[in-house]
Amino acid sequence: MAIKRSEFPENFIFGTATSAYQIEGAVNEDGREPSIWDVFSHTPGKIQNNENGDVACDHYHRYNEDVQIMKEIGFNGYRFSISWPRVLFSNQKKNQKGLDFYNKLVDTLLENNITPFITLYHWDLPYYLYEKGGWLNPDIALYFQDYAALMFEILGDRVKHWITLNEPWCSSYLGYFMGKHAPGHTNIQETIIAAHNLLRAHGYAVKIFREIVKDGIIGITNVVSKIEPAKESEENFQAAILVDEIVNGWFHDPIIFGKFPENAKGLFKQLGLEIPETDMDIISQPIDFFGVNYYTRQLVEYDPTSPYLYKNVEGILPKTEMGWEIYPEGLYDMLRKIHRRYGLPLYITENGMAGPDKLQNDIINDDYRVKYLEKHFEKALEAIEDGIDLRGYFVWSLLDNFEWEKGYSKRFGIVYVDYKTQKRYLKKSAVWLKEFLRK
Ligand SMILES: OC[C@H]1NNC[C@@H](O)[C@@H]1O
Repeated sequence: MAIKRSEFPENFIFGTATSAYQIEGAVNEDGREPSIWDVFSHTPGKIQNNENGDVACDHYHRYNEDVQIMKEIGFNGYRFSISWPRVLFSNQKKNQKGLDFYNKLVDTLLENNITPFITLYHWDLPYYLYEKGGWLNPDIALYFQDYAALMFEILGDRVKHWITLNEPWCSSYLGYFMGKHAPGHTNIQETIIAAHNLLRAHGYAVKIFREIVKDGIIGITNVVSKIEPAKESEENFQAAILVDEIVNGWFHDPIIFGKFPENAKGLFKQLGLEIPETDMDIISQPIDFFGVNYYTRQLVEYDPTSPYLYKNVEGILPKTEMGWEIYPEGLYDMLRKIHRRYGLPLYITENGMAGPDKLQNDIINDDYRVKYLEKHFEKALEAIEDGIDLRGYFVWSLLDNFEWEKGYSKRFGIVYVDYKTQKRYLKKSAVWLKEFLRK
């Protein structure tokens, strides 16, 4: 029996999500200053096909058309991020033209009965702050607080749902340890410091939010993978617990319990790493929800030859174009785990897949994405029926867009973008969603 929208709570938010650098383009327009992703994407060899976000989906100019597409599909929520270097100059003066873009976007969403959910930071750190140390400089929390306060003051009268950071694990591990993301460092000690300053910035923003937007809610979005032992053994179970603490617990526990998870902390200390723990009181200020970005599981095995005592193992399930196993069961498991451990309301702030989408005679037959969404919707509904306080689900993503180090090679959109013409085409999955959201 196909799942129906009417099986979800009446006030459940079904939305879609994007981020500024991945869709806006107009990187040199109206005074926008460079971010670390502008510099990183223009560094030869960093991005597949040496692509960048200079034009992307040209959303800066086409936002009205894109909102109309959301309206046509029937979404009642839209999660997007603010481009920090578009709204604040390096001299700390506000960029009114940049702010006006977001004012117009918010007003257009509200006119179309679409609730805006704003992410303050989705990785595009102003480059001048990187030159001051970026996420390695403790002062970054104060810069972030000033930026957050500006956005709360400008948009807080109309926007009541806020997310401080998107996926601090990615900002720290992909940006400072694996070198795959901006700023492209490869230092585990820096990674730990950056993670701590990201959490501090989160806390400083929450603190000022309570003073400015008294009738709004604020949370943080983490990417969560279901960590499982590749083969059942005591050692592999222990490895899974450790990895779950490193990738998931490290960015949830401090916010709720005011401390880092013990096993992971013990491992890092054994490796001689400094674990900064200042401002845990600010980091652990109460928040209103966790955003959960879910894509797949991560299979691990104990590996005594690794300094981190584990290795990743390739799974056997069908995979998306990103090489990620399709594993909807993991969504249910992680919603239940996070809800039970931390007791907060949850939003699925991202879920979706990159597919081998081909435009043929103006049609994109992405049946695989329809099936993917249906299976994950079913798990979300199962979680709600089991008493988990899940309040919304945002499809990643509205449009095909700049998939970071993969450039434009991976299409996550339910709407196909022909980057040569910037024409938008509803994929079969968007048509399916349109019908689903009406039942
Ligand atoms: O990889 C797909 C998505 N994952 N979460 C963060 C987004 O910016 C990515 O495009």
